[in-house]
Amino acid sequence: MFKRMPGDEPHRIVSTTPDTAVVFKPAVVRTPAIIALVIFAARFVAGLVRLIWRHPVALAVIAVPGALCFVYGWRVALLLVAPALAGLGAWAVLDRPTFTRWVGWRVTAFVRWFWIYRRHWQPVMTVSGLARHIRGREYVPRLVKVTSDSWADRVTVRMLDGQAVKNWTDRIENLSHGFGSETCRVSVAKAGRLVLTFPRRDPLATPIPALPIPDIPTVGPIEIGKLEDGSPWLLRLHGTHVLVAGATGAGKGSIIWSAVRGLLPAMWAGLVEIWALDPKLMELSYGKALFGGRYAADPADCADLLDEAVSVMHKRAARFAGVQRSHAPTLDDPFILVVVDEVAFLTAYQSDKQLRQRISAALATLTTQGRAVGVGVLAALQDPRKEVMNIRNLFPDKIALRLDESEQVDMVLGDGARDRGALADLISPRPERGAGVGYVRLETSPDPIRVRAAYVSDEDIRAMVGEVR
Ligand SMILES: Nc1ncnc2c1ncn2[C@@H]1O[C@H](COP(=O)(O)OP(=O)(O)OP(=O)(O)O)[C@@H](O)[C@H]1O
Repeated sequence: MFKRMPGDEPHRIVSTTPDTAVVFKPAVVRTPAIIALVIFAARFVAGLVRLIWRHPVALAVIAVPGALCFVYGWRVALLLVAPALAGLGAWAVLDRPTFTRWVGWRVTAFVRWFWIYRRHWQPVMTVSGLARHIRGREYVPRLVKVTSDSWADRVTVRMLDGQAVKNWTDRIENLSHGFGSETCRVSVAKAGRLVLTFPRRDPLATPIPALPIPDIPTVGPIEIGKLEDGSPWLLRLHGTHVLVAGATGAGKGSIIWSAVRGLLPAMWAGLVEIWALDPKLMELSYGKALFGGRYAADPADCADLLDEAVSVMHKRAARFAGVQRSHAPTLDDPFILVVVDEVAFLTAYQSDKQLRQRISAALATLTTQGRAVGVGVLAALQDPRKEVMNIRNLFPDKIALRLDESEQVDMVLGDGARDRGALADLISPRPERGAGVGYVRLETSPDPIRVRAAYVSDEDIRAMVGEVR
């Protein structure tokens, strides 16, 4: 029985059952064949022009030999193409970086555009719910272009009108599995356009050995390990504060020790001092000799050391007032990095309330006023909940290593970080695969970056201590 519909709707109903929605027959406008053919031809030409415009090098590499073969036969084509191939081969051998930049990655991008993204685009968009059916017509987001480099493919997408970035970030699993990648990162290129990053390989899959100690004293940025594209991960410590959160065994120690290692020449030159707070009596005690007496493990001693740092900070602020607005490390005013391992031992799990309040106040003072006068804090903790670490928002730069729960990711990196691809709760608990792997969110960028810290072993720490002695 048809439902009674208002106006002239009922005559367009083509099917209906009691338990499904009413389906309407779309209005059909009869178009003359010639117009349809002209539209198809225009679309084909536009598509061809777009293809040539987007992939000129890849098309030339593939189409020119094919055309020569077709026109002159394979012998002549081979004769003509051989010198060009020899030239390309020589280019690849003699100057690999420029060859890969101009030819290699363009051909890769074209092949992947054709074979992976173009081929699977419509099914993936439809199944993941990013395409829309409206009045019998299917609207699919447009695949604008694909670029490739040694690490990943970057797919530029034109969203459907009315779509939000969240529609895409909610479907990163559908997208990554749909296009055969382990992960997918979504970033905004401009209004209405997104860039989806699909890594093809993982340079962070194996542990990175301790990096060499720098030859030149530097206060940073310090090389800590690798970024997900295989390039060096440089972490700024001077002029900021860094919070590292990670479950037990996530590799927090490797970030702390890589930072200490990178600052070592500057420490020897007197431009940096590291003040170490080690309430667990584990991580930093190993390299106690490196900290020149500025080491505390007992909570009361930690509070004293923090108060001393606050006092240095105030004295500097008084001296700098009206004279300089930022700090440059000198022998008189070195950069002081206060390193706190498992800060929650001092701020949340400390039973002495007075001590706890003193420590929390000192840390809050340092993190709000210290960076302009050359006092920075590098703190590590396991549990990022607000009850445990109520000053976590005072740290401009944050690193999330492996975390136990997905909600903790946004607690550390800020709202929306997990949606943007910071899957810190999915990092492998196997140390060789996941220790030291994490996501960084810098003050200057909303997009989290995947990183892995180099592993500074006990041997390496012993060697560093030996060098100091
Ligand atoms: N960057 C790394 N690369 C490879 N393996 C690592 C790395 N960092 C740590 N590991 C391995 O993981 C183990 C645990 O690391 P670590 O003790 O530093 O973690 P943690 O986060 O400090 O843990 P906890 O909070 O329990 O002290 C180490 O014994 C080491 O074998």
